[in-house]
Amino acid sequence: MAVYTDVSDEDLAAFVAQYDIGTVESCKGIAEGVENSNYLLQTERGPFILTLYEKRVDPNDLPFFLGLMDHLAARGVKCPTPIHGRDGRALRELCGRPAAITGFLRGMWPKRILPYHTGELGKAMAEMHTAAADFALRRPNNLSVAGWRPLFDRCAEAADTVQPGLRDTIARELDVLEARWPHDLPTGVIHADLFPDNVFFLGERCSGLIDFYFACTDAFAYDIAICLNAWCFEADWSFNVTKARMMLAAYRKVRPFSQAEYDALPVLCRGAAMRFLLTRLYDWVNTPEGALVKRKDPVEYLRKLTFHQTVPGAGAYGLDPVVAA
Ligand SMILES: Nc1ncnc2c1ncn2[C@@H]1O[C@H](COP(=O)(O)OP(=O)(O)O)[C@@H](O)[C@H]1O
Ligand SMILES: N[C@@H](CCOP(=O)(O)O)C(=O)O
Repeated sequence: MAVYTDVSDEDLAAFVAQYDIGTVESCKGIAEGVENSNYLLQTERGPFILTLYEKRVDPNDLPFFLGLMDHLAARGVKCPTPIHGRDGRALRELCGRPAAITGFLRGMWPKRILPYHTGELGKAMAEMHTAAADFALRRPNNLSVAGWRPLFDRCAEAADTVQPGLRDTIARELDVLEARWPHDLPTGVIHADLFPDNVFFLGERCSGLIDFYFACTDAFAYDIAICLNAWCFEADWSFNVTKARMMLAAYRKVRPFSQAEYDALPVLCRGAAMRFLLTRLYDWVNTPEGALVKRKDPVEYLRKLTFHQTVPGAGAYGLDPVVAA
């Protein structure tokens, strides 16, 4: 579950009184999610989401995340809109944690991925990349190539307890990624965690994106690589090129690819698999039994990485070559 901080009725009423959203009718903890405490807050004016930011979110990053949601919502991207209090602030403190209220986004995330989902995802992701082009703030991606080895160093000892040989496999792959990582691709704001549980649908249409708390400034194509990993593998670990093709074609209709992005896609997919392998491995070996944090399986991303290591080029992801203008 993801309710790490309990909020008393009195504290909640005093907090909500700072906004023009009416009085509280109910407030229920939301079980889904990993990082923060989320509540479904019902007031006289309708449903809202109350989030208390937990230890893993750096409070210094919150103006970037909330400012980004404000910026995107103002440009028509469907995402939660931060609610500003009467003093103009969206970010304040509740129960000793940074906290914010955002608008409630209608829809549900898809539990079974079908090709139309990835098509909608590709379009929504490209629209988000484009809409954020004039967002003034920057946030470096601390979970990109420079951050992986230090993260690995903090969990390498225990890697072989998850799977024999994992420590060597990761060490060798990091050598490759550090040598081949592209540093000059088109860059802007990326979501960086656009997994199915962060993309809502109403019927066959994407109704919006949530959970911008890993968003950062990085290569657009790296966001695509994260999505190819998160959306296009089947339960038997086979890669579904139809889903990938739908995603990439829809993305390209909104934001065309450069030749450099096309060429970099296989190494970016390897890097994206490494990023989630490492954060999951770190959580796996550092989360005590019985802790509230949900652990996700690192081996899933080892299998995905193994697939990407065999890929000869971007065509294997269903991406048609770039046609010179
Ligand atoms: N703006 C929103 N509108 C509707 N539901 C939301 C919204 N934000 C979060 N949720 C609900 O809370 C859950 C956890 O949110 P998420 O941001 O993914 O948490 P975490 O950052 O802790 O992983 C989501 O799966 C969804 O059910
Ligand atoms: N998507 C990450 C974990 C982050 O979880 P979220 O609930 O914040 O999206 C993973 O699958 O490892």
